[in-house]
Amino acid sequence: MSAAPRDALEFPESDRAFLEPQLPPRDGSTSRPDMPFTTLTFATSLDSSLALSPGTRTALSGPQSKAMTHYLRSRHDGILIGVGTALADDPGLNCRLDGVGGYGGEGLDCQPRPIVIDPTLRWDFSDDSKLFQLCREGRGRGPWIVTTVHEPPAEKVSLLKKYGGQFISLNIPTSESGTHRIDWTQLLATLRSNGLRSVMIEGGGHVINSLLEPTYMGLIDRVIVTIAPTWLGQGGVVVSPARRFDGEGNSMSAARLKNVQWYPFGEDVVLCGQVKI
Ligand SMILES: NC(=O)C1=CN([C@@H]2O[C@H](COP(=O)(O)OP(=O)(O)OC[C@H]3O[C@@H](n4cnc5c(N)ncnc54)[C@H](OP(=O)(O)O)[C@@H]3O)[C@@H](O)[C@H]2O)C=CC1
Ligand SMILES: Nc1nc(O)c(N)c(N[C@@H]2O[C@H](COP(=O)(O)O)[C@@H](O)[C@H]2O)n1
Repeated sequence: MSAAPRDALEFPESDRAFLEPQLPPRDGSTSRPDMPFTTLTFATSLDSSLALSPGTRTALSGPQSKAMTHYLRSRHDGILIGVGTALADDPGLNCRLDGVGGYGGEGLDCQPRPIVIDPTLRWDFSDDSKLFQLCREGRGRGPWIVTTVHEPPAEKVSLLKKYGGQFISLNIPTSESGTHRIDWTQLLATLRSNGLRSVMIEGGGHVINSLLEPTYMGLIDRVIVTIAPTWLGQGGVVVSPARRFDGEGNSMSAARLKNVQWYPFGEDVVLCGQVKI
């Protein structure tokens, strides 16, 4: 057991009960055996922004909801982001709750596997990247990087390997605009076949908007959103999936939640629900 660092987060037992029905079952079971339990979770402003502008990191969660997010991290096998988030945030993507591995607990107990979607290997990670610093300190796992590149550079392969990570190569089609569109069904099935029973998808904007498209929204088991009492203003990274139309061509809402529950956490509120199909 390692000593818990002074910055370890606390998420009180009294706050855990409400979340339990929203979380992956502790026995690892899923409604679809070939798919992981999939949670979409992020923090947003009142004007649906994840960050002040593309390429910047913006703290939205207050201390209590941040601790909740880390509790979610402790309850999922994997935590997934897009390359835009990796570039903007240099994230840690570990769990910093008191009592988990590296924070007073054994080994890497309850540390999720970071997964980065990086179709063309834009993320120029190095030993100095936050994720790898945490690996060296025994406080996080090496990432899996999902890419279209079938032969990634040898030095990146060995760097990842050194930290227990890997590249996962998938065929990801390129759209007319030059960006890539992962097939979420294929990706999630691949993560399941690599042993992950649960995955939380944190963002950023492109990833969330894509996952909320009609083709993919049925893959989401739960949505857990922290809403912070602030407007970030125009120009932010916005969660706003493409508009949908009914059979007569009338516009309708892009997606809606059912079985909704709200919980206040300090100045924030946390919204939990299931996507209404
Ligand atoms: N408040 C919060 O909770 C969170 C905030 N953020 C913030 O979000 C911002 C980053 O968001 P954003 O710039 O939108 O980048 P993303 O993290 O959403 O990454 C987008 C990139 O992922 C790749 N990709 C592959 N397949 C898909 C697909 N099907 N759908 C979407 N992307 C795909 C593309 O790479 P390529 O272009 O190479 O093809 C795309 O450009 C940062 O500022 C970060 O701080 C992020 C997470 C949570
Ligand atoms: N829950 C939450 N609240 C915020 O205010 C945020 N900005 C984010 N961002 C997500 O968390 C990642 C950073 O994680 P580390 O603290 O570096 O481990 C970031 O990359 C986003 O995915 N989340």
